[in-house]
Amino acid sequence: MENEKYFTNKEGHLVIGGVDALKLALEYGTPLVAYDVSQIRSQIRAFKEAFAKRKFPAVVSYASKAFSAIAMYQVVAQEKAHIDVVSGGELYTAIKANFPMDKISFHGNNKTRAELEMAVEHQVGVIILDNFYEIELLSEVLAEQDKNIRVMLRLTPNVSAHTHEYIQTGQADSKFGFDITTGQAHSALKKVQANPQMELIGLHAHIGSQISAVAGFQMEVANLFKLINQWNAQDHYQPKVINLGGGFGIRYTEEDEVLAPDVFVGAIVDEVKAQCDQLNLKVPEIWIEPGRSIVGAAGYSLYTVGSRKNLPGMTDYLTVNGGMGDNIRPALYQAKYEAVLANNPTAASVEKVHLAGRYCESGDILIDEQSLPATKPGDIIAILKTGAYGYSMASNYNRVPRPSVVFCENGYAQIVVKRETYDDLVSNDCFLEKEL
Ligand SMILES: Cc1ncc(COP(=O)(O)O)c(C=O)c1O
Ligand SMILES: N[C@@H](CCCC[NH3+])C(=O)O
Repeated sequence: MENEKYFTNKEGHLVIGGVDALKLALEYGTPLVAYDVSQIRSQIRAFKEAFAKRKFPAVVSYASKAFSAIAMYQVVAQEKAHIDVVSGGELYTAIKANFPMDKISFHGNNKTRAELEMAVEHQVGVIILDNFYEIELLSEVLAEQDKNIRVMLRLTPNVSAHTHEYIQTGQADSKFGFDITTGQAHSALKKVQANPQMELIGLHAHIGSQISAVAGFQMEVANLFKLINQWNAQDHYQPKVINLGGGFGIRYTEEDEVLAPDVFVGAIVDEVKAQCDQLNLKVPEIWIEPGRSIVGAAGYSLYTVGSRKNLPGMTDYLTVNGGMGDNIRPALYQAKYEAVLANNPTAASVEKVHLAGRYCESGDILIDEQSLPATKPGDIIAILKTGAYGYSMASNYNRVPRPSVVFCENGYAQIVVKRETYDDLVSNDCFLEKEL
């Protein structure tokens, strides 16, 4: 059975990728992050299909900071999509996954020389240049290695959260990218054009994350084209590609508005065509970088119920065996989620609890007000839609090992990231050899 949020089987248990969530908890232990891989695939396909049906040349590049693992890169490769990486670690993981290097975009606002060397050595598809320091560093690396590389310029598109309620990254004072209002972007263009080892394939911008309206993307496109029009007039430069970043929102709870990939893509394509028509410019290829919208809804966090603190006249605390170490988002962004009891997600609720984590922080509350049926220690609770920026932002706070990650599809489950052990936790520790 399916409702909008989850599937159940004939026993009435939560099902993830065709696998009973209770069986997953029993076999792999909790906390456990379980992905329904077919949901990941269908989101990638939905974005690709939205461009294909409009016959618009496009690239869908999964923003892998949302969840990075060898198996995840394998799935993206199977779906013939690109990825973006933001660190040597993500790039290394992609190399280990045999991900096609020419389908990688390398991002970051402070890439190190070693990371740039690695990217050039492996000939990643494109390095997305963020600042002047990086242009210099990359020039040196290219000269040393005697290699060429494709680049894009990341621009700050000047779409501000003061006018739209977004998580900001595209406003003029953002730490990311070259500012377009002060002429910095134009100097960057000149520097890159002057370097024969860099092939400038296009321009990049990203306005923020968890966006649930098309207006910000339309404004981003309009602002980019204003600039392209100027650069075309002054420098005869027109980009082959415009990369509009990610940020497509998902529905975590009933409060969230959500738009289908097709709606976002439709609005973007229409705006790009309209701008090109109006300004008489060549139509570029569009690249997008969805992260959250690819993996967010596909991920479930399974926890075991432990202690309870009853507070007469107040809301009780029900504590699970995970928390901010495997999902920092509630503590960091006051992010909201919904949970269900895995053995009976549709059971009528009898109370509201603070669903608390096990970490030594008062702020470690996974869900502030969660309606639940009666629960007892040992029950399995599933928090829904934790697939983006959950495991990827996990930590070892309190020296709690990170959970394992399991991929489920067509009724089969496979561990894709092993649970950390206590030995893993101390594996990089060194004994103090002598008194300091
Ligand atoms: C450059 C860039 N691209 C893509 C993304 C992915 O964003 P989201 O996960 O919101 O789609 C981010 C993160 O916000 C980003 O900074
Ligand atoms: N980590 C953030 C999103 C950041 C996107 C990275 N540019 C979140 O969980 O919502």
